[in-house]
Amino acid sequence: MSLERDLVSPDAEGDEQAIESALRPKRLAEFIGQGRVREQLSLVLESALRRNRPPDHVLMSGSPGLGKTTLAMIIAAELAMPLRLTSGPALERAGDLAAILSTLSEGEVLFIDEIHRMARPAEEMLYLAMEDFRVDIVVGKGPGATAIPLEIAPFTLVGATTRAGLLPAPLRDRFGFVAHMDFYDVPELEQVLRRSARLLGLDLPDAGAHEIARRSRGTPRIANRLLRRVRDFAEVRVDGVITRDVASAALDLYEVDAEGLDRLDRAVLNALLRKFGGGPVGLSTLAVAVGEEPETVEVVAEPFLVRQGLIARTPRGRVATASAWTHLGLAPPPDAFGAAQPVLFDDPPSPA
Ligand SMILES: Nc1ncnc2c1ncn2[C@@H]1O[C@H](COP(=O)(O)OP(=O)(O)OP(=O)(O)O)[C@@H](O)[C@H]1O
Repeated sequence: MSLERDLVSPDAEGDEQAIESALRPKRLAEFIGQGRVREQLSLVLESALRRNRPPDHVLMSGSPGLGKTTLAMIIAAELAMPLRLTSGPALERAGDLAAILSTLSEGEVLFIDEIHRMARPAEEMLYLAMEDFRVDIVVGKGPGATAIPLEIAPFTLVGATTRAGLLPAPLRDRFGFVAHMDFYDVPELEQVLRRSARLLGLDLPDAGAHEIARRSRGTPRIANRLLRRVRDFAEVRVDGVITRDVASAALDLYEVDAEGLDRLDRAVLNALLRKFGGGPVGLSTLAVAVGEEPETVEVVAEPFLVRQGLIARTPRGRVATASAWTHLGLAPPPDAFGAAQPVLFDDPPSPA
């Protein structure tokens, strides 16, 4: 029985979340792409297993959907240790973190997603926990307050962030291994899709996989999501086989263009070109123009648009490149590229 039919039981019907998590690779050997990260991580884990000690703390940075949560689960599985999951926004007070740390068992893997969004007091508690496996519980208030040290079991912290630049240096420096997750190339996404199609019992010839892969914004989560939408189309409109033409027609219907740009990407490009003459324009102004939060534009749309060479981040704001004008079929104004050449930042400040 295919995984999907397994999952589409009465209580799981239509549960896309359940399908997404069932599609996660479970072991490092099954994890596709990110060759360098995989090799480095396997050394870190292997050496820890040989020494019979928890490995160094691991920080993973990269755009949403590149596999950070999946890798955290794999780390725990490879170490044969339990995994505790939480996220930065859930750790509002130091006590929230203390409650978790004090109940960890030896060697347990603690995954903190969106670690850059953790509140300051929790962050400070984490420094000590990461370094000395100890937390200071403060009892009382004002001048009478006392810190009671509490030993905690040695554990491995796995932090994930979409915005490594926002992590304070003292926190970043306490991670022994930092993995930078990059966008996936088309052949890697084809492998992700073929694997998912096999698990879901779908008929996906190579040309169909290629068409979906090249429109997946370099992101496995998007590849899997598009696969499900193309499957709907293939099952309802044709015979279920996901040929290149079927994939192409389905993705056109869902407004994913030939380069993989979706509605938000195109809205950002359209605003930048049509409203601001190609920029430079500040992030917040651009976000208001597309009706989104600046963080959504910065974290979700921008990295891919920059990677595709459609926009550049400069000290004066966002600027469209010549390819952006071509992509939207527009002619740039005569002075569009007269401004100083963009200076690219790896992790620029967010100009208001
Ligand atoms: N290397 C990979 N090989 C196969 N599938 C993958 C891979 N990486 C991610 N996936 C798939 O993509 C989906 C999203 O991955 P995951 O949730 O780990 O991303 P993430 O980086 O943690 O995203 P976010 O930051 O948004 O939480 C998962 O369902 C998983 O099936």
